[in-house]
Amino acid sequence: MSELIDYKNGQFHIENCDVESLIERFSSPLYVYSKGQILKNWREFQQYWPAPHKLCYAVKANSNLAILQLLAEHGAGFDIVSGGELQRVLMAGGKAGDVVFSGVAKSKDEIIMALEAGIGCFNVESEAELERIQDIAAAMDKQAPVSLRVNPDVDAKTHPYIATGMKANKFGISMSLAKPVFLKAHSLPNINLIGADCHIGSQIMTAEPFLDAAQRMFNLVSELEKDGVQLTHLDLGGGFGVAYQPEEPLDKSFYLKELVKLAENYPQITLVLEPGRAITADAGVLLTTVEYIKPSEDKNFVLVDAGMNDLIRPSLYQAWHDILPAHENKRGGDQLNDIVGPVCETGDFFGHARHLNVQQGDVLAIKHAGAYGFTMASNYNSRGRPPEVLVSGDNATLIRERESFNDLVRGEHLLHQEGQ
Ligand SMILES: Cc1ncc(COP(=O)(O)O)c(C=O)c1O
Ligand SMILES: N[C@@H](CCCC[NH3+])C(=O)O
Repeated sequence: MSELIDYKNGQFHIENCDVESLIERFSSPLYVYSKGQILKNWREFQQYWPAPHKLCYAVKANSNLAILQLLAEHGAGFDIVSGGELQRVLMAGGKAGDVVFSGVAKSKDEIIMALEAGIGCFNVESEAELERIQDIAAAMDKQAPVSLRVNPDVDAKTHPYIATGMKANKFGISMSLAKPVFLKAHSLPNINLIGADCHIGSQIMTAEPFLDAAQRMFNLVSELEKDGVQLTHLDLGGGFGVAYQPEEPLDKSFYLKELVKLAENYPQITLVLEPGRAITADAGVLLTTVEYIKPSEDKNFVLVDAGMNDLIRPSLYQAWHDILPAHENKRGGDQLNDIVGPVCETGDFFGHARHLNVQQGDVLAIKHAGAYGFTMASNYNSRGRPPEVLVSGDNATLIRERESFNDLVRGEHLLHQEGQ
């Protein structure tokens, strides 16, 4: 467990702020992130990743402007998947030249926006997309820096919804079909083919599938060289798993050192990685308050004020998140509890059969909610999304306000005003 997010004197703290005081100040439910933990995670990557190799934080994991700004100030590049994410990065002070643009279905407008901004690289996922980028770049009289995303057909041994590097998945160009597309990209006048990329999935807990994919990608670099195509950029994506429950963590330092070693045989190649979850997941918690306790025959339902609209991972992937009471002495016990939300769906739960001894009004912390938490939140059931707070030591800063009813209906139109 991170010592920055833990119990101190029996009270659950994010750095030096206890969660009950945070709820009193900012209300419930509430996302809270530890600045210290984000930077610790970021520096761990930097430590094993010598220049000129690059790190592009995957914005989709947590795209709050303050967090992007923090990472930009610490030298981050960014992996984006939409025009919206590009605008966030630029607004937060990220450099367009340090941006790689992933995504299977980039629209014309997104491509124009990215070319205008001068992004570092398009991670192109199909021949059709390559042709579209060529046409748009030609019309704008620009050169588009391009890497081709290859699907290396590696089993990442993760949840099927978040595996991306197997033949059956929609991502990238099949390895067996890739060579002619590289040759085509090499020949197109407004395409500057700089590299290749892959991303085999998310929440991967061992180094083997990563190294397997990396070896396949380096082999591709060698083969293309024989065909007269010299790549200088190899992006191996993100996917670094975090230990949501007590389990053997991914040995990141081993994987990063092995990659750097592999790259020594390819001095022309700059490596890129796109970590998302590994930077922000364990730096964030979702705080929620118990509204009611409802006994049933064999367990209690603990009805809390956060719902699947705020954190969808348990409902979507049956993901396990630790749930801790604000007071350490309420952990454990014999009572079994299902921690469930107010949304009208049976799948609206955060945890089943948890041992807790809690009461109405108690605050709970749902851990590892800093990645794919707020960014996947929705307004389902017309619920405003929670505020976000960044804690550093004793200081807690509001980095996003709670959504109001007016935020929810902004842009909607009645058919006519009452009485008209
Ligand atoms: C292309 C790409 N890069 C990076 C990431 C970030 O992945 P993770 O948060 O697992 O590091 C993803 C998401 O899986 C992705 O699709
Ligand atoms: N959203 C997923 C991971 C998918 C990452 C995006 N390619 C999660 O919450 O674990």
